[in-house]
This record gives sequence, structure tokens and C-alpha cells, in this order.
Amino acid sequence: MSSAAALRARGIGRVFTSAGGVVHACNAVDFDLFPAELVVVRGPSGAGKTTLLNLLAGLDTPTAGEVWIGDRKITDMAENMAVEMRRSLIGYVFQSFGLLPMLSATENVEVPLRLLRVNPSERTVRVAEMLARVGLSEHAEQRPAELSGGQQQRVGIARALVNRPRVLFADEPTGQLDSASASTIMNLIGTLVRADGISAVIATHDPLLVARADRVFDIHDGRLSEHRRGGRHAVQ
Ligand SMILES: Nc1ncnc2c1ncn2[C@@H]1O[C@H](COP(=O)(O)OP(=O)(O)OP(=O)(O)O)[C@@H](O)[C@H]1O
Repeated sequence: MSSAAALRARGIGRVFTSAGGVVHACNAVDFDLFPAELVVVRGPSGAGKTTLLNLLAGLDTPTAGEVWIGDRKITDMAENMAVEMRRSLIGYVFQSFGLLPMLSATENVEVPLRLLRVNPSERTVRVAEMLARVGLSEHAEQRPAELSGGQQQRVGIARALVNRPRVLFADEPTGQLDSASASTIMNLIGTLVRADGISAVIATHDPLLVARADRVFDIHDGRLSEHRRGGRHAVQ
């Protein structure tokens, strides 16, 4: 594969078999994500957005095809290596925030650094810096239940970026927010990703983030197609 891509997928598929029958949630998807590129994936409910993001992030294993992050193939990696790779190279923002309820904002953001065995003094500095960047320094000691939805998602973004990932994934990050909070979160993600030169894949319907994307993809019945070109990189 070319070393230019931050992430590359070839022929990936995911078949789910359940009482409801067989579903091709992801079907023969080829995808390249370039360095410092912000890509939006949009599609109706059940189209396969979450499935695709999980496969690209290595949170799920495809039933067909291969995925590389940088020059490392993640689809046949031993699980312990895959865990280390995810911790160091990937950030993930969830629609439902995914924060640990008993931990403060600071402690939630610190979790990825603890898992990476970053030393305590460096953790303190990086967490404080990250909370400042998302505008939450004043709320650092509050638990999720003491924060608004928009504030909780800002904690989620800080947690996803504190490990300085190569690729950020966000699955409908504003799906549970009112329009004002959604707008703040969308701008924040766009600004942070640009500032840090991170590549990002975001599933969203929000026109604000769609407008900020380098490329937009549509997904229907697990099939991905590019909506428009004109970003900084041509599709190969
Ligand atoms: N664990 C599973 N077992 C069986 N079917 C599944 C499973 N996960 C997803 N599916 C099916 O795969 C298809 C794609 O689901 P997915 O969650 O990826 O869609 P989505 O586009 O993210 O939807 P939404 O916008 O509602 O979150 C759906 O038909 C869904 O029912």
C-alpha cells in the first residue's frame, strides 16, 4: 500500500446474522483517508455508519477485506497489539458521550493516558491543557451528571484527543445535543482537528460539519460512495 494514506480500507465487509436474518451492514467498501483530512460519512438510520466507523477504527473485525492505519495492517493483528495500536493511534467520540459516571472531567480525560502508562506529572499537564482547549477548565472537577450535554461531549472530545491520535472517529457526536450545543461541538471538532493536523472520519447529518469537510461520503445499505470531490486530495 502507499504510505501516503493515514488510513486505508480495501474490500471491507461486515455481515451480521441474527434472528432477523442476514444483514450486509458494510459491503465491499474501499476507502482512503489522507493526513490532516476531515471526512464526513452520512446516511439514514441503519445505513451502516456505526458499523463502518467501528471497522475502520479496529473496534470490530470485518468479515471480508483489510484495513491499514498508516502502514500497519490492523485486520490480522494479534489482539494485544491491536489494543495498543488503538490506544496510541486512535481517538473515538461517541454519540452518547461514553463517560465514566463516577469520574470527574479530569479523571475521564486522564483514562487514555493511564492506559498508555504516561507518568503522573505529564498526565496532569496534558489533561489540564486539553480541558483548557475545549473550554472546560472551570468544570474540571465535576462529574458527567453535573455537566450539560454539550459540556459532556466536550469532555468526550478532550478524552479522544489527549493521546494525540493520528485518526479521530466521531459517530454522530451531536446526535443528543440541542442545535446551539451541536454547533459549538461541530466547530470545536473542526478547529481542533485542523489545529493538530489530525485525520478525522465523522458520521453526521449536521450541515455545519458537512460544510467543513474535505470530502463527503454517502452510505446506503452498507455501500459507500463519494458525494463530491474538490478536497485537497484526489481519490485514487
Ligand atoms: N450486532 C448486530 N447484530 C445484527 N445486526 C446488526 C448489528 N449491528 C448492526 N446491525 C445491523 O446493521 C445495519 C447497520 O447498522 P448501523 O448501526 O451500522 O447503522 P447506522 O447507519 O449507524 O444507524 P443509526 O444512524 O441508526 O445509528 C442495520 O441494519 C443494523 O440493524
